[in-house]
Amino acid sequence: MKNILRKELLKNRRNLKFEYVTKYSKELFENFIKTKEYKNSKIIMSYMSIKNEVDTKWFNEAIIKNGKKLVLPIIDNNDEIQPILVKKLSKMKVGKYNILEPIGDVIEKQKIDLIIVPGVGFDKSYNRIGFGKGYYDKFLKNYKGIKVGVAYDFQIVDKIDADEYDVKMDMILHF
Ligand SMILES: Nc1nc2c(c(=O)[nH]1)N(C=O)[C@@H](CNc1ccc(C(=O)N[C@@H](CCC(=O)O)C(=O)O)cc1)CN2
Ligand SMILES: Nc1ncnc2c1ncn2[C@@H]1O[C@H](COP(=O)(O)OP(=O)(O)OP(=O)(O)O)[C@@H](O)[C@H]1O
Repeated sequence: MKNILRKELLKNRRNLKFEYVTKYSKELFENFIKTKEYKNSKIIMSYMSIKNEVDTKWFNEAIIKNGKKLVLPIIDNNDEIQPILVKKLSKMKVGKYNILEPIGDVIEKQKIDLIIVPGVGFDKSYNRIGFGKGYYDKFLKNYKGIKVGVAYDFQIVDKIDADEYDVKMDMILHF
């Protein structure tokens, strides 16, 4: 069931227009930076968007302009996410799945105040489906900070059949 839903949601997302993605994403994050969750966070982990995901370009720059620390994921040699404290957003290299990765040092996960989590779909009980590789489920296991999913409205579905590893979000941003 999860696989069928994932395919359907990915197909819908592939069809979004670039202009829509950019505009929607900026509005979503403009709203988010007004929240207490954002304002109270000093160290924020985001992601580098691919394939019509909610676009984080504007948001990642905003984090730095607001004097906060930006953390981005890399996929390490053990095929696991490592959080990297970004030194310079303009200096990135191409990593696995063609995702841009920062240069910098690993930061301890629990020091991150809030994590923006990409997803293919979310449900009303804060469950999430991703690309199906389990990277974020492993990474978010035991994480004590705030987990924020970001989505287009069509990515919010009634119910995802959660399995034992799935980690629930604390907040989902969409409109
Ligand atoms: N922007 C972003 N960064 C991220 C994630 C993510 O979901 N989004 N991840 C979250 O886990 C990790 C990378 N996981 C990924 C897993 C699979 C594919 C991927 O492209 N999979 C299929 C194609 C799927 C499709 O579009 O049809 C492939 O292998 O070709 C990409 C990233 C870490 N970084
Ligand atoms: N903490 C974990 N330890 C071991 N295996 C795990 C863990 N979390 C997930 N997995 C495995 O990873 C695979 C993918 O999981 P799932 O379908 O939940 O991924 P996803 O959340 O859609 O993808 P992603 O997190 O990569 O965006 C499953 O086979 C699952 O058993």
